Amino acid sequence: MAAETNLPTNLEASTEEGRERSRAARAALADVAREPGAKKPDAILVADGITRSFGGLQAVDVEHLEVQRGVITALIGPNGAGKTTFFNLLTGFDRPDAGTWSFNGKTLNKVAAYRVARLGMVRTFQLTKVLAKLTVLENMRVAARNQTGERLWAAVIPRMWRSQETDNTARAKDLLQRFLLDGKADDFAGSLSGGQRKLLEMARALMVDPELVMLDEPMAGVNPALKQSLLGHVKSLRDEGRTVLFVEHDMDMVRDISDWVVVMAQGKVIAEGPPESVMSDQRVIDAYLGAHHDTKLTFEAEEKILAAAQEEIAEEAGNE
Ligand SMILES: Nc1ncnc2c1ncn2[C@@H]1O[C@H](COP(=O)(O)OP(=O)(O)OP(=O)(O)O)[C@@H](O)[C@H]1O
Repeated sequence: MAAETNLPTNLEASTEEGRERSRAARAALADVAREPGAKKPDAILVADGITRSFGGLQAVDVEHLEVQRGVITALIGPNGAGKTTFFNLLTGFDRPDAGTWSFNGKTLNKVAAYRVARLGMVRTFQLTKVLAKLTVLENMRVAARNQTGERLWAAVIPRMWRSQETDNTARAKDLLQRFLLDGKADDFAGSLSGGQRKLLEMARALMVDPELVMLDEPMAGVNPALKQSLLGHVKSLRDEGRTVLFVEHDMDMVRDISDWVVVMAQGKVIAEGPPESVMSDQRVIDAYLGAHHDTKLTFEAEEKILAAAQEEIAEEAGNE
């Protein structure tokens, strides 16, 4: 009997092919309409009519969203816009009140989080789920088990269990090397810096060789030196042919690495498009202005706000 999850140990094998596919996927975005709910030429994830309320608060109300395969998509929006809740719903960590969504054409309603991961859609968390009292290597092994679910046959047939463990360890070591954490393999994860935990979180997500990687604020709490390295890692996911969807407040990162940006405000998708067009969109600027936030605005947005304020002051001065 073959193992159900055959974890590859050579992640870099298809990089050239991945790069080529990703270039084609990005080029195909040129013809996509720059409007909420726009159809994508090759959508890996499609969501329809997803709603989620907490008491009287409508946290998510997404009419239609498609995520293009093989590109990096950023999901941005002011604090409380519903981004994390939407992530939770898509990945089976929460249940919507209504709506359907599919990954690679497979409907994911009522599919448990670990099965979603096994299907190839894995997410990280804003606050990392790294287990402080386990070593870095143990964290990697646990991630493989949690994400794929325990298999009954693996538990009762020791030979299979051992071969699975050997595969997992080999893959874990490869990934730790790639994320420059191999020197820390035997250290307790609790001793890592905030940035290193983010790297470990990303490495853990890759244990099941996902097609779609969803990152919730990968840059939060990361020092500037490590930011560059994290950016490189996210780009390399795309170069391997993976799809990346990430939530982020760091607009420099959004501008730097996104091929496409989706903007949420008050639970809804209010704008979509390439970074430069989205960030100068008046609806987006208004959404950020209307929200209570501690978010860094884009340079253009800041300029517009300043200009509007100066105009108002000049008008008031003229009326006096
Ligand atoms: N479990 C919950 N119970 C009650 N309200 C919740 C719950 N989870 C989220 N909310 C509310 O839903 C809204 C959307 O929250 P969410 O965390 O999804 O926003 P976000 O866009 O990810 O914000 P941020 O950028 O600050 O992380 C907020 O008003 C939040 O307070």
